[in-house]
Amino acid sequence: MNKPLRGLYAITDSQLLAGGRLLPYVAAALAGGTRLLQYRDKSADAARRLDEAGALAELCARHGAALIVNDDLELAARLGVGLHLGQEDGSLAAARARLGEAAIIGGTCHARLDLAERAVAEGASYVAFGRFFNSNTKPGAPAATPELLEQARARIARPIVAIGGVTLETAPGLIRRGADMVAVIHALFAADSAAEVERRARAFAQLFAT
Ligand SMILES: Cc1ncc(COP(=O)(O)OP(=O)(O)O)c(N)n1
Ligand SMILES: Cc1ncsc1CCOP(=O)(O)O
Ligand SMILES: [Mg+2]
Repeated sequence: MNKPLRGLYAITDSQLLAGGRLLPYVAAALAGGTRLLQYRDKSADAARRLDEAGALAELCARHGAALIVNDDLELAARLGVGLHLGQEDGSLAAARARLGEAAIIGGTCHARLDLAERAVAEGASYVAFGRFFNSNTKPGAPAATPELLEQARARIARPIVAIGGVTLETAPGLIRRGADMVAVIHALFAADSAAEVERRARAFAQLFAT
């Protein structure tokens, strides 16, 4: 059964999750209530990427969460999971045609409602705006203001994801303004233990409880 796209959207980071931390930290994030997980790995090691994404797909299935692969349509198709595409990553319409109606496919819209409208027309399941705050992971991403979320809410008939510098302190304002999901890397995974990741994930998830 399809679950609504609402809640914590965790994104992996190859540096933060190096040294054997990928699976235990992701398992902890899922135990804490992560609803969507994105596998974001920019390396060219296709075999490792397939192994890791396959292991994450199993973990997600165990926790009733959905896996999204960043950038890589072929890997998403091979595993039968979702996909996130940026503006330079290929066509959302082609991804929809390849992955089918049931797949979760998201598109980066930076701070632009016109990009979001186009993403919806091309078949996106959700639209992602941001970065909203200073981002440790992607400091150069185009900046968006939280007010954009209110405008998007009024115009875009798809779940809205907010990304970029999202922390336990900044997330509530984004959710209040209309974000259905917050996508988080650093504030979730830059942690000294899996137990701390689980505690943070639970706190993010709790923000959506009302
Ligand atoms: C949920 C979510 N939103 C935005 C992005 C950024 O995608 P993109 O602009 O393609 O940049 P990279 O992540 O590929 O560096 C994302 N990955 N996830
Ligand atoms: C991939 C991406 N796109 C816009 S900001 C960002 C990084 C988000 O990471 P963090 O939560 O560490 O700011
Ligand atoms: Mg991309």
